[in-house]
Amino acid sequence: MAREWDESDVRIRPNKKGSRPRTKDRPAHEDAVIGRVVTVDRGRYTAVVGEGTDNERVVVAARARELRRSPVVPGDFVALVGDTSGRPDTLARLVRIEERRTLLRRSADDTDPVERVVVANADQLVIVVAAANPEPRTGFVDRALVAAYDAGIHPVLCVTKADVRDPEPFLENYRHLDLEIVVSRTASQDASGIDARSADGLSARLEGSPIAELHRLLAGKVSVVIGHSGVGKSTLVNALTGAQRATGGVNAVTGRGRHTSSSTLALRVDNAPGGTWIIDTPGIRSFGLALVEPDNILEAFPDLAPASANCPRGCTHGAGAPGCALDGWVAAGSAGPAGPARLASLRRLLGAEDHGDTKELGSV
Ligand SMILES: Nc1nc2c(ncn2[C@@H]2O[C@H](COP(=O)(O)OP(=O)(O)OP(=O)(O)O)[C@@H](O)[C@H]2O)c(=O)[nH]1
Ligand SMILES: [Zn+2]
Repeated sequence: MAREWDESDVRIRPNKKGSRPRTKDRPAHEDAVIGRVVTVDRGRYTAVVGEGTDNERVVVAARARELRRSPVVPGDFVALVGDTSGRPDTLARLVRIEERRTLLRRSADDTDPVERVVVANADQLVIVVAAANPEPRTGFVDRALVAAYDAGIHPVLCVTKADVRDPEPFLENYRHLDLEIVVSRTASQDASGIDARSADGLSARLEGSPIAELHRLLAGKVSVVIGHSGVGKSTLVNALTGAQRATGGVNAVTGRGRHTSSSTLALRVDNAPGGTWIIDTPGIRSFGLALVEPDNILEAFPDLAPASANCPRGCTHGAGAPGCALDGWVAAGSAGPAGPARLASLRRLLGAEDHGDTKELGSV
């Protein structure tokens, strides 16, 4: 049964043990070609083969019997055999999943400990919030930052709709961190801009320079975009990929039209070097952190983490934790003006995963 994803479903985890499926007698498949999976739809895997070569093509494949239980997701590199010509109405066989560098997963539901893989091999996580409408939330950003750092995925913060409200008061929480921040807005009437279509079918004209900055940050990387509904995610993604989609080829094949609006889809960034992909995750809005070590949550707050060296052994860093050095650190101004808000956010995240039993935290 399909189920809507919700905020607590997703987390990014590094691939610590490797996720190559265990197949006892995996055939050699020496004739296999490698493809990058761009989308998955009803048991059909769409992959780009020969990327960047004269023989680049889109191959649709079905999983081989021995892989029936192994999830294959956008971003995966897979070995394909059989008819890999990519001609219309051909179907290749997907016989192997290459080892993954990073993994984005979600649990099937809140009580099910089984995690499902959502995106593989992402380099970067673009966290999108709107300056207003909907209201930006530090909790969402901090959660996503924790998940990204924990997985070894580079985070970028993108604030949209700066034409509606000045995002700087919100950004005070992040300006002091070593974090790339892109501020996007609609172009004023006379300024040059980039036309893009939003999810509601309306077109918006975005200012060119933030899109250029995003182009620079995305170049050569695979980036996952995440954000709440209505923040302007599809407007941004379309501004970055629009021309490619319109001109046919790979992106026409993988265009949203063929898929349900909730399917995760890898799109090639327009006018970008080879290997530049953006993965849109319409159904995923935030991350559960249940499996992130508390120490790793703290490390995602580099403005606070150093203080924990002076905490008692096993300090939970929770509000009222005896002798917790974070309070003094913030009171002394060591975490800057945003210190109190940052500490409150850290404590919310630590507490959110604290289901009754106390989490022990060593010092950093
Ligand atoms: N004022 C203003 N409006 C924007 C901006 N970016 C997008 N919008 C508008 O905000 C609305 C939502 O944008 P979408 O791109 O559809 O948002 P989304 O995040 O993809 O939404 P879902 O598809 O529901 O997840 C649309 O009406 C856009 O035209 C912006 O920078 N400024
Ligand atoms: Zn402490």
